Amino acid sequence: MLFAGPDNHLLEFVVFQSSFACAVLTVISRIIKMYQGIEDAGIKRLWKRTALVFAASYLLWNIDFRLCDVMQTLPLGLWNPQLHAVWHVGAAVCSYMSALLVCHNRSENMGRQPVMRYGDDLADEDRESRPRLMLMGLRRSGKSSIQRVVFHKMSPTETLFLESTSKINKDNIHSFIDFQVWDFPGQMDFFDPAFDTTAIFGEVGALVFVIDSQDDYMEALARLHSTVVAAHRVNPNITFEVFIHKVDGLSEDYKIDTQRDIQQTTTDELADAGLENVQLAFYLTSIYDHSIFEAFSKVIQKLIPQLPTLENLLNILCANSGIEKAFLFDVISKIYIATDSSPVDSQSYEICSDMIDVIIDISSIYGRAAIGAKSQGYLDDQQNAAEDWTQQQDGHNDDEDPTGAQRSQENHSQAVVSSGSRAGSIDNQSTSQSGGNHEAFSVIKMGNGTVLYLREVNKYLALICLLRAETFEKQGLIDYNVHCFKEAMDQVFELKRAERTRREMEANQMLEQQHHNGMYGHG
Ligand SMILES: Nc1nc2c(ncn2[C@@H]2O[C@H](COP(=O)(O)OP(=O)(O)OP(=O)(O)O)[C@@H](O)[C@H]2O)c(=O)[nH]1
Ligand SMILES: [Zn+2]
Repeated sequence: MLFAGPDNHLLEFVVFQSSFACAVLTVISRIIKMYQGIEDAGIKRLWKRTALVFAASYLLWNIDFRLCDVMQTLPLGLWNPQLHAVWHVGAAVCSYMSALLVCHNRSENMGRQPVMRYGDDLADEDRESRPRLMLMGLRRSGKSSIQRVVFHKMSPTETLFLESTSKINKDNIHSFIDFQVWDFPGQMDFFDPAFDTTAIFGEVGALVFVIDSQDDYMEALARLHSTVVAAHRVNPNITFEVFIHKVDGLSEDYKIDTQRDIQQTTTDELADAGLENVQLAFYLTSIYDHSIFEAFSKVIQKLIPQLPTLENLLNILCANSGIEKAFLFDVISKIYIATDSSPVDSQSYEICSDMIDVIIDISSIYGRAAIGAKSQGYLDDQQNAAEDWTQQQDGHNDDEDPTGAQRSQENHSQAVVSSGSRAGSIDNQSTSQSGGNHEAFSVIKMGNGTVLYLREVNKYLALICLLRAETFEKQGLIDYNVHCFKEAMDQVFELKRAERTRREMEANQMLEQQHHNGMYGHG
């Protein structure tokens, strides 16, 4: 029957319709696939609006087509609204938007930093001048695991199920300082001309190169070398950090040997390339212990402009209060952003970071229970953690439910006691209380005569001090000094915030003058 028509009208119809349908379905399925990979909420919103406009236009086209007679004889002498023309305009808008969004997606995948602006709505906030930290290294070296464990509280064993990264994964960290972590796919090829080295390395603060020490690392070293050479050429200010990773499987001796070998080979090679003045810092890391947090602490500290001020403040605090060691911790990631200038030994770092775990566990279990929170999924992400930390304070001050608050107080000491028996070194004289002034405060006395003293500094930061029990007898003095320290800290960060707001306003004004809408490529 298909071939029966006198001039093959039916065949033509079927061939046209089916090939058209195939094309449409392909486009739709590819767009859906791309859409699923988009993380930016603003871009997603744009896609949704585009789809909506398309659906509406299509509806109007159908009305015009099917109800043509009605449209031509509208009551009350109304004119035909010419919905077919409206459909054309709508379809044009959608084509334009889709092309733009596909371009955006493509250039983002290539590592450029495109920004979409429409009206006053800033769809993509990535391009702020916040410090950027890049994770690079061969495939399966552990980059994504590091990022998840440090910044998203993933448990190390869960990383076994991480899939290989296929595109640059940008992670905005909102904490005491806002910064970005970029997780690169291992198989990325910088020498591909599509890979824009200027855009990638131009604004980087630190480049973290991850080497799998359990594997043969010759290829990794070659890649490290070429990365350093390429990045240094574009931006001589990058700090290079080499994580000799997965050392949990290595013996103590072997660790040292590996580090020496890697350090020697890289510096020799760089010297041969005429780059002897490029400084690389080496760290032995593993996600199964504190080493990864400690290494990240040191990396991040280099990105904090106020570091000398903070160190100074901590030095003064320690000297005046007889404190042996003081850390300023970012509560959410458990990296310390500053410490006094006495040497850091891993043990004191570990015990302080464990203390944060204890406090956060307690506050997320009992602190939230006291204010009747429902969710157990605490610490899922940064925001939640920050909320927990602050909700805890609210919980302490909640006097609407005195029994609940009391219960939470009792449970506090119980929980600390049980965690003490696990650690074996904390005896049960722990106290946990809220200072009358809205802030988390906790003291743990340990069997060996050391006292751990924690006080919240602000939403993100906690001060943890290690001191001798004798010194702690003068708790009033310490409390007072810590109070002064907090005030000084507030000033440091307040100044910075004011400065940033001013800069942002200036930058916005400039951008507004440069363009009104459409795509604005960067780099
Ligand atoms: N033993 C051990 N294994 C680790 C460590 N860190 C990561 N791994 C494991 O290494 C494997 C690869 O980790 P990924 O984080 O996916 O590696 P990646 O570098 O992001 O890989 P690509 O995305 O392919 O570039 C996972 O199975 C992790 O569990 C570590 O410190 N010690
Ligand atoms: Zn990855």
